Amino acid sequence: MGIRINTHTADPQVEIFEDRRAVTEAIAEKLLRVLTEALETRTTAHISLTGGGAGIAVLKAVKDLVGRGNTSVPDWTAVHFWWGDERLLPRGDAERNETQARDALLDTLVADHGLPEQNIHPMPTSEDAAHPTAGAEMYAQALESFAPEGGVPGPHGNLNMPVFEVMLLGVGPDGHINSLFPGKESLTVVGHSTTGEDDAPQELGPPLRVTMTFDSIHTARRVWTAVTGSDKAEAAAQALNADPKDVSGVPAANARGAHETIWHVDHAAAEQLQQR
Ligand SMILES: O=C1O[C@H](COP(=O)(O)O)[C@@H](O)[C@H](O)[C@H]1O
Repeated sequence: MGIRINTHTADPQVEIFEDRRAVTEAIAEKLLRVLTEALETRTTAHISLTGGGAGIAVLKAVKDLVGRGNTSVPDWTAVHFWWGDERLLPRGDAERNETQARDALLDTLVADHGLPEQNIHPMPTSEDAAHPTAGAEMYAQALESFAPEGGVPGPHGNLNMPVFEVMLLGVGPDGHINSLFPGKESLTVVGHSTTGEDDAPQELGPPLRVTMTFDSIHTARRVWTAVTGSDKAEAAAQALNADPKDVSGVPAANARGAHETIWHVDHAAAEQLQQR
C-alpha cells in the first residue's frame, strides 16, 4: 500500500517544550489568538478537535485561560467546533471524544461564554448510525452544509466542507492520527472528507470509528499536533523521518496543513528526534 506524503502542503516545523503542560498551554494561547484574528476578516471560524490525552489537555488549558479572563478571546458565537475522529458509541459515553471535550471545555463555553449549542458538531453516535460507513456519510453531509461555494481545494479535487483555521491532532504510539491507523484501507480513501473504520486496533480502544481522511486534513489552514510522553518518541521520530513515497506505516507523517504544520512535542516525546 503506497501512501505518499502530500507535498503540496506545508512541511512540518517542530517546537519542543518542557512537558505536556507547556505544550498544551502554548497551543491554547495560540488557538485563542488565531481564532480571534481569523474573525477580524471572516464571519465564522472552524476548528477540528481531536481526542486522546494531549488533545483533551489542550481543551482544559483553553478553559483555564478563558476562565482567568485576562486574555483576548474570540466571539464564541462565530466559532464552530468539529471533530477529526470519533468512536461510534452511545451519546454521552465516557470514551467518546465529544463527551470528553464537552467536559473539558465546551460545556463551559456554552454555559458561561455564549457559545451556541448548534455550533458544536459532534460526529454521529451509535444511536445515529449503525455502522461507521453510515456515520461517515452523515458527517460528510454535516460538513457539506458549511462548505463555501464550490468547495475547498483538496489534493484530489474539491471537498465540500468548511475550511478549518486549525486542525488539532494527537499522535498515537503506533503513529495514528485521527482514526487513521497504520496499514488500514482508510488511509487510501481520496476525494471524500470522511470515512469509516470498523477494525481499530483493540489495544487502542473501541473498534468502530468515524474519521476525517488525509484529504480533509490537507485542506486545513493549520495542522497542529500535540505529542507528549516517551511512548510517543518512536512514532514522532518515524513520522518526521518517513519516506515521502510510503507513509502507510506511520500515518502521522502525513499530518500536514495547507499553510502550516507544527508539531508541538515535549522533551519526552522528542527523545529520538535528534536523528532528523
Ligand atoms: O484514538 C485516538 O487516539 C489519538 C491519540 O490519542 P493519545 O491519547 O495517544 O494522545 C487521538 O488523537 C484520537 O482522537 C483518538 O480517537
